[in-house]
Amino acid sequence: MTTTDRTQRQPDSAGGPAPVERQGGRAHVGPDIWCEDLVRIYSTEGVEVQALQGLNLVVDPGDVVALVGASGSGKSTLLGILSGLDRPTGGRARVAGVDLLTMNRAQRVDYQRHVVGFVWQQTSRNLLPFLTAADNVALPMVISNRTGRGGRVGELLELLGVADCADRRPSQLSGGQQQRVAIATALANSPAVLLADEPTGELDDAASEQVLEAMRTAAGELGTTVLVVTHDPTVSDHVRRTVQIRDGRTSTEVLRQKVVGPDGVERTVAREYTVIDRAGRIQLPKQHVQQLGLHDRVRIEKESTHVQVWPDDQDHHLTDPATRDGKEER
Ligand SMILES: Nc1ncnc2c1ncn2[C@@H]1O[C@H](COP(=O)(O)OP(=O)(O)OP(=O)(O)O)[C@@H](O)[C@H]1O
Repeated sequence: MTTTDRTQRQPDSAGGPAPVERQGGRAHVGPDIWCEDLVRIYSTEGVEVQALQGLNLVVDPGDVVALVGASGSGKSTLLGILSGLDRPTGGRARVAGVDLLTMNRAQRVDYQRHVVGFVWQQTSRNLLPFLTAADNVALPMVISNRTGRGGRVGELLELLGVADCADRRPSQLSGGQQQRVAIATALANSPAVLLADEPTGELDDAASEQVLEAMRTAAGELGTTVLVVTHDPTVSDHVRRTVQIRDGRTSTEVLRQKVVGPDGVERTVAREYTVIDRAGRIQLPKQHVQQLGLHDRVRIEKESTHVQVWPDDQDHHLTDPATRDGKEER
């Protein structure tokens, strides 16, 4: 992103993370994606659907995050808001320092041209069919009147592993090649954040693998933050963090870290976390709720390093907690 792009961003006036300078002359605001208590209610024919119900999400610059969740959980709704195509009903959201709730029309256009890049599931929706791959990648830069286009087109196609496709039209490319050219196009104006909605949804396993890997490589090389919505189970091999949405809220996260074992071998260790919001609310995993028969109310006990959640079970009340903890009812 150019310095000019960043100077058009709004100052941080609504609280939240403070602006800081990104190294290399790129202005930057704390996290690249910051959503707090985000709500989106759709009203159609008198029926209200609450697609996002107080969603919180923070993504740091350069992170590559997969967003997963059941159909109807709110993934596309969130991407629609983050891409500036839709407005939230409530809450706060900021992408690379831009307040998504207060943007006017001109700022929205600038935002979509320079701050975020977008890749859709349908390969045909990402590229203009009558332009070559190189011309598709160049187009956003032409619209933005950006100089040095030729060199950048070559660099991006090279980075995405499709340099040999430069002179071909989309119909002469495989689905995977089309998506990689689409990613190059989305990255053309150096957006801070790349958003992708099921970019591998129409691809076979091998092509999906190449697209996800190309996306990760490009993000790593360019320092782009990536949020990718996917049902693709292999995505976990390509991202450090997977965030699960359930009923319009972020519910669990899986973080992956590389650790070197005592035998000197490097392994990837994945650990699942449940998201806790500012009010201290957590969503218990569905299978725990079902298996333990948790409903209506539960009892919470604090230990020195953790809390325990107990079913509201009369027998349990009789045997616990006084005997177990040495606590007596007063
Ligand atoms: N334009 C709309 N008007 C009314 N309801 C909508 C609209 N768009 C989405 N919804 C509803 O909002 C909820 C969330 O939808 P959304 O498309 O965000 O889910 P999703 O997680 O992306 O699902 P999928 O994985 O099937 O794409 C669903 O109940 C959906 O029916």
